[in-house]
Amino acid sequence: MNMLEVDGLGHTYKGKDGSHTAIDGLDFTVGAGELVCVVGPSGCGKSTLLRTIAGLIRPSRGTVSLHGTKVDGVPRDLAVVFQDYSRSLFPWLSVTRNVEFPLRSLSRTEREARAVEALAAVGLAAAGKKYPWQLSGGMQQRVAIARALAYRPSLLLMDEPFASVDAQTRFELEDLLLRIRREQDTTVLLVTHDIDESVYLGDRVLVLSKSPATVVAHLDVPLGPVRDQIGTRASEDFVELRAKVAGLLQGGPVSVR
Ligand SMILES: Nc1ncnc2c1ncn2[C@@H]1O[C@H](COP(=O)(O)OP(=O)(O)OP(=O)(O)O)[C@@H](O)[C@H]1O
Repeated sequence: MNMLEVDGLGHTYKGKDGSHTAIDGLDFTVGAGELVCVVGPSGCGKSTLLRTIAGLIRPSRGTVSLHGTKVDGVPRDLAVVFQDYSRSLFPWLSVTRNVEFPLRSLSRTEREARAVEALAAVGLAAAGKKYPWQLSGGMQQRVAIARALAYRPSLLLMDEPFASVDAQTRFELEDLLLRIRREQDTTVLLVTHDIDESVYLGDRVLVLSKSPATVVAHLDVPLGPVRDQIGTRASEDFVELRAKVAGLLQGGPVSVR
């Protein structure tokens, strides 16, 4: 069964100055355990799409279903990692308490066990007692990822999660995400405006058009589950796909898998 089904999804913002259609007629699915990247031009409606899937916006048209159930409000088994880690972590809580925060309904023992496991998975086993402001940007984003993982969501939504860190940290976090999803079989929908990142991370890449966003292509990424920053990015398949995505983003010929 598909973990996520987006069917005829469209949203029009209505305001005093008129209306604006941000996304329109979006159709796609994400299978259990898949990592799908969504790439599109700036302002095309990527955040609107994620907010709609997260149940934060009620769409004007179409439906979103999470493992067969129509999304109507914020689904319980979904976690989101945003670009801006400094605003998503609570500065007055320790790293461990930040990771445990969404787990309040669980027993204390279970909360602690999950936080220890998730912090170890992101390489921060020793940082639990620190506060977010004592960590580098990359480490803070690791905490945000650990918090999402500890929640064990059916679907992990990531909105430009590595856009606010330096290039070296970005590569490390990309590889961290690939390792975690291999180990934990997490289903991920990741939005980025970075073409290389979408090909490096994705099992599939969905290319969106300019606003109002529609899906112009679904591309399979034949790079296998284990990738490396130097070899993979230099491979023929990678170079060919990134050129294809770049062409599609510039309004080139539509090439559907
Ligand atoms: N609350 C809102 N009310 C009215 N218009 C909005 C609202 N939120 C977004 N928009 C408009 O919808 C369009 C899509 O915005 P959205 O933020 O979804 O795009 P995006 O692809 O995520 O942008 P970026 O690449 O800059 O992050 C934009 O033209 C934006 O101005």
